Amino acid sequence: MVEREMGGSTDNCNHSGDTEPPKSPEDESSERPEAQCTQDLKSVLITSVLNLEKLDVDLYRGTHHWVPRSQRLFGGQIVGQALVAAAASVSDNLYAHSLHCYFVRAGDPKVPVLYQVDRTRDGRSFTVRSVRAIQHGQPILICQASFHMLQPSPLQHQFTMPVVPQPEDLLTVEELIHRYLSKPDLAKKSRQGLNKLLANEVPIEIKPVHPPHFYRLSAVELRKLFWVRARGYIGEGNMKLHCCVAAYVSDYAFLGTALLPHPNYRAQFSASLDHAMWFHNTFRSDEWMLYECESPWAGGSRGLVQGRLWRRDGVLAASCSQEGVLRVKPVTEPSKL
Ligand SMILES: CCC(=O)SCCNC(=O)CCNC(=O)[C@H](O)C(C)(C)COP(=O)(O)OP(=O)(O)OC[C@H]1O[C@@H](n2cnc3c(N)ncnc32)[C@H](O)[C@@H]1OP(=O)(O)O
Repeated sequence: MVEREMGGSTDNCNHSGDTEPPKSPEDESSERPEAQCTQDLKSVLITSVLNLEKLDVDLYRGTHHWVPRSQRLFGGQIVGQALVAAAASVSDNLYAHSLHCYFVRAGDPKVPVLYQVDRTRDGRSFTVRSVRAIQHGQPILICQASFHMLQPSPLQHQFTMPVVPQPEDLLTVEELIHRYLSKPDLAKKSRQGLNKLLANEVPIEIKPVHPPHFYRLSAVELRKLFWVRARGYIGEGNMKLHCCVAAYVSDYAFLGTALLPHPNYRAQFSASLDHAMWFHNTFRSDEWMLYECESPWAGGSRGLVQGRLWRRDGVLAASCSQEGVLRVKPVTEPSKL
């Protein structure tokens, strides 16, 4: 299994120019003390979703865990699995610094996905892999991932993390849903929708910073901010794997950001068309990270979204961009939530 092949590397995905990786939060804080972590269930993301089966040289098979209501495969799962397959063929001193993907066909949840890796180039500093995710003999995703060795640089800067409440002071999506469900005047349709959401087995935990806005239940918030982490324990040590988990996480609820400026419309059909990601610094995907998402543009039945994943100590861990198709229709009834 790839997880084992990828094991053994240390948490140094630092591309900020330092050969000394910056301290990640787990080095200093005890957000999830080790004693507690060992009691936690291992994240299903590493035991199952991202634990690909090796079929042959550079050929892997991935299975599904959570499938969205659209009954097409979750884009983050396909990207995360493609990155696992790509990373398995690069040496331990190289770390993913970027990936660029196109979702060319809807993924079929009834069959597994094959990942075929092409070793595009091995350079002195950078190594590039191309991955085709295949179902029914046809590509559903094409992905290029680039890996870089740690290199020093005097150039270092980053934006500043938004000031937001800490995750300990916020409610999880599940807690918020229970709170909404306790409203006696909740519309039947909304109640059904929320119960379906509760039944989801999404392997990530989310704490919205602006809860009423998270599902567009009230006034317009143009920027989406939420704390996110993998459910269960992953542990430090394998930065390649944390990048794959972050790729999974980064697609969750991302495209919906483009609907925030348009509360009078809801998506009739939406699907991500492409997804790009850049990894900047070490992080742990099983510890809270702030996902800051915004949409600079929408038009022509498409929307562009951009996101930044922040470590809770304010270090920028990764940046993401995505364009998606958004076919909308006007909202006819006001929400009773
Ligand atoms: C959470 C976000 C995610 O994870 S989404 C999952 C990851 N992304 C994906 O699965 C997207 C994969 N890619 C695709 O499915 C295709 O490339 C998409 C985006 C649909 C583009 O396809 P397109 O070139 O339109 O394909 P198609 O001709 O097969 O049509 C697909 C369905 O869309 C419809 N469609 C097409 N054009 C229009 C239009 N102008 N107006 C209204 N509807 C249109 C087609 O009729 C077709 O519908 P149906 O499937 O037959 O019901």
